[in-house]
Amino acid sequence: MNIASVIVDVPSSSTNQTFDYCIPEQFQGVIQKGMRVIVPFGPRKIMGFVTGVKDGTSLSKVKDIIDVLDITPVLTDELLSLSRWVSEKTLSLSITVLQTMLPQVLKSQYSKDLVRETEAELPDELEALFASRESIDFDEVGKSTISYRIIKNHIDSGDLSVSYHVQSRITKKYQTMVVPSKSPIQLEEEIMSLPKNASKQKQLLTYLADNQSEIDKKQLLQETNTSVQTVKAIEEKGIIKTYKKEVFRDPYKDQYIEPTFPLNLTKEQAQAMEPIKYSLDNHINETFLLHGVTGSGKTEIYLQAIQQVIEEGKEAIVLVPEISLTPQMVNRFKGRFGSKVAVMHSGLSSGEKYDEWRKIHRQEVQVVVGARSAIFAPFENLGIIIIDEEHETTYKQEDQPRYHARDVAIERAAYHQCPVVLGSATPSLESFARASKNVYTLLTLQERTNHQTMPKVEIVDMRNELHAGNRSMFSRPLMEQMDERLRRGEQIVLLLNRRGYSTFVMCRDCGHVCECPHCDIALTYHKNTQRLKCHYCSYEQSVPQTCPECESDLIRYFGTGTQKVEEALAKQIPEARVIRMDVDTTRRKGSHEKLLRQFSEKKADILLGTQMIAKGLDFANVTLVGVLSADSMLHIPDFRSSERTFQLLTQVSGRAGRHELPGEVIVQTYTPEHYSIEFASVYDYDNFYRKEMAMRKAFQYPPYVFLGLITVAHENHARAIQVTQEIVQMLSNIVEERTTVLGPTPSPVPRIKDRYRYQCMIKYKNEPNLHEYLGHIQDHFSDEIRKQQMQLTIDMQPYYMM
Ligand SMILES: Nc1ncnc2c1ncn2[C@@H]1O[C@H](COP(=O)(O)OP(=O)(O)OP(=O)(O)O)[C@@H](O)[C@H]1O
Ligand SMILES: [Zn+2]
Ligand SMILES: [Zn+2]
Repeated sequence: MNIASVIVDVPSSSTNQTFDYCIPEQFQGVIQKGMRVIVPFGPRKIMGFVTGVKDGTSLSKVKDIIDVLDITPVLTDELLSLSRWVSEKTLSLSITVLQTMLPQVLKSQYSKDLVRETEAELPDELEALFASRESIDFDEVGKSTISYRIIKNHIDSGDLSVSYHVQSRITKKYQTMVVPSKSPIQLEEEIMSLPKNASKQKQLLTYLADNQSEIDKKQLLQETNTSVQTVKAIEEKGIIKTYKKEVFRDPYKDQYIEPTFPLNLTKEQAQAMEPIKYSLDNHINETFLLHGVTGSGKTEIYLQAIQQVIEEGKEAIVLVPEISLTPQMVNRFKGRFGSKVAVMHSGLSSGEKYDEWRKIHRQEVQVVVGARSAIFAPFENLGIIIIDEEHETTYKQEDQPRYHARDVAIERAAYHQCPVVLGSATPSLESFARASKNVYTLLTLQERTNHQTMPKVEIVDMRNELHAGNRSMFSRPLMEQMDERLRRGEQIVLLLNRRGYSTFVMCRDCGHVCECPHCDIALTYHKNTQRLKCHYCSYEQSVPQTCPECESDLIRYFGTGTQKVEEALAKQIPEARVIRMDVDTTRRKGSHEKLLRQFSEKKADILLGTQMIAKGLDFANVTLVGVLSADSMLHIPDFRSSERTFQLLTQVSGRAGRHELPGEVIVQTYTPEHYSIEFASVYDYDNFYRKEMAMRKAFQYPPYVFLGLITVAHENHARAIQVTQEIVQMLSNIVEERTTVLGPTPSPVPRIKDRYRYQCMIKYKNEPNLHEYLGHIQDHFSDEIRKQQMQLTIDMQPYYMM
């Protein structure tokens, strides 16, 4: 008797374990570890993952597996054990982790049907719904006015029953292929024997005789100018056969990508390459931190390391931040490795993502370039993992499971005994600290490959501008430089380090700000729709004509969004052609690429945007970068705000003067003396690192300590504080002496969706049992959580203190 251990698709703490199911006769030897199955669970049928198959005598209680969804396992043994590691580290449910590892379409959807069991008469409205059907979707019942009590009565009496279905969301795409079933000579004979008026058939057969191979039916019809009937007619004569062939959606198929070849490495690059190569040659599991200034040729090092991995028949994962997954970046990998590359990012449709995933699963590719979740690519023979821009916070998932791709990378590399390369011009403090302690191996590139000096950075003190009577958002030096570029036909990048819609509405008389009624946050003004919206709960309202507080009609819009800058540019430099890039203009699929293409084709003089333009772009004609407000990130109450400011300024400066033309950078600020602005302007990472480390030490923040953030969100305000207080108490009693437990403190946004939010923060150096303690806390409050009165989120090594 074979018993399967199954993790079921019921995300709750009470079902966070494996359940035993019998493998019925017909599935013996078919069902394996790592496959998805359908199992009965209470009254429902649900999807589950098989995590093990064992021999055993079944207790009579064990139910049978109903069906199996996969032909081959979708999760390898390695990924199954990795999932256990991730759920332990992030205190997440096993099912949530397993589903995170797979493309969206492999998650099942469930439907609930109401089934008619007897001939008994039902209330009129139900009779009308059923009409002549045996079963109806429960959704339809929900939309009607029929009360659940009536339905329940009929269920109890056995006239109706409820049944659950699992619907697979898999969408495979097929194309119809046409194959001649005869030789060319036989085809010629067939053509001769056709009646005179069958000219279409003749055309088609001639084409097939000339191109003796299978062909897509659609293409055949097009090229021979024939119709479906013609194909059908000759198929019936047995001259050709048609069959359906599965096709992979390839989002890049219509693009020609110029092939590239390995460059001769510069001396610095060669020096950095050597230890990586050594580690590859000897299958050493080692983590490298490649610290190279922007334009120093880090990508070429990645490419050549991957080349070696491919030649050894192994595989490579390359992670890049979502934002950098521009065609420019993707093309560099496709240009070198062609069809060996799969690409995974949020810009793909779910079908496309599934197809890219399957290329990896079927071992048709050896490289994946992707965003965070590509770290779970089902490769079985990994030779290297590369994380570009390793300091980027997008590598940390903000939702369950709250994993960091860097940690997962290091865990996978240990399993595969292969190196990890973390690359950045501005390494995270955590990584650089590890490199300083030789936990990681530090590799440094100090020069740009073209030996251009780094662009000169000028800091402009905006207070002086105000004093001199300049109230515009562009300083005098920036205006002068922009004019100059426009005259010379060169291009400009303007960074506004804020989202386009951060405008809020305030009364000038009493200072009243329009806030969301459900969250403690100002509503933001959307110019396109002329409405006020909440970012947290999507509440919407129109803009009030008069102040709701004092009835004044002096309503004003505050905040400088990209839209406002765009308007100011139009006013002050009307001749400049501007492309604006922010969340609003890049929402539609492909718009990001389109805007960048237009800019590279010099259809605009100025590229104005948010963070999304700071990274990875490489335009030869950009000689001026302007940062409109370097301080806006500094004032975010977050211990990483200086680090982020330094990183952003360095990154955006790196966009200028990457080719022959030298570049310049202008940074506008109200705090020119701040060390992150000062050190960024002279590209001094080492001194920034030293200064920032001293701050982190003084205030006890990472990398000196680890953090755990627990957030309680409760519908009852007093209870929110009480629960958090209890948690603080429970932890304080149990942790080591030098560990600090802080709280209860209101969250930065103290109320979201009518729930009050309080936090407890743990700062620790060594707490080997912390995950266990936190697990107990989750259990302790499981009642309230299950009743959905409260949410408890635990974020280990948090990036956003929300
Ligand atoms: N050995 C080399 N010889 C000549 N050119 C090179 C060499 N290595 C890289 N380059 C070129 O130098 C430019 C910068 O390199 P690359 O983009 O790889 O740098 P990077 O360090 O990844 O930069 P960033 O961090 O700004 O993205 C590219 O145009 C690249 O083709
Ligand atoms: Zn007012
Ligand atoms: Zn809200």
